[in-house]
Amino acid sequence: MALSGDMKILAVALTLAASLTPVGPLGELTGLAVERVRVADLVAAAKFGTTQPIDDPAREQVVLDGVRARSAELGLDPENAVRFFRAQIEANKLVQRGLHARWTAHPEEVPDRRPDLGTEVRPVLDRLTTDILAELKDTTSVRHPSLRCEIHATLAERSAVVLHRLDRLHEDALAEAMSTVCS
Ligand SMILES: C=C(O[C@@H]1C=C(C(=O)O)C=C[C@H]1O)C(=O)O
Repeated sequence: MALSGDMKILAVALTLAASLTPVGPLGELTGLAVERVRVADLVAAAKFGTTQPIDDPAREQVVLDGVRARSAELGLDPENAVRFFRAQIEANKLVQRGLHARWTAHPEEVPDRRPDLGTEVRPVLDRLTTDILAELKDTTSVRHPSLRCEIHATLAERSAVVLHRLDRLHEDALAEAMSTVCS
């Protein structure tokens, strides 16, 4: 089907928006936090209708132990990095709980396919851990507790919501994920 002129412009705008990074020095980090809260949809789909609980303290410990060890190697403050990742984990669980509630109320919205948590989903989160740690390193000088940092964080977050057209659940999760960024 041929697209009308307006539709073509819309298609180009959407393609551009999808490839854009949230604004400012915290843009890349915020973009990675967005990716992580989006992967939570896959985690939720992997667990929904199974006995696998949303909260998995053993897996969280593995993630946080890895963060602590690699922060030290990178010259990052391990406790600061762990605090940031605890927020990523809370954000992820917020999305999982929200989607499970939604799918329980609206079974017709349950995804058709259940991804495999161990082989398909956690490896994506592990890759994001590496990328987020590198960004934490790159943004160390911006992330001191200051009004400047809070302004950059707000701008990056607001632009991410628009660029990625986040719904309310993912917007709330992103706010949680970024809650400790200036510290
Ligand atoms: C993502 C998962 O669900 C929860 C969130 C985690 C995370 O964000 O890294 C880790 C463990 C779980 O408490 C998972 O089980 O892998």
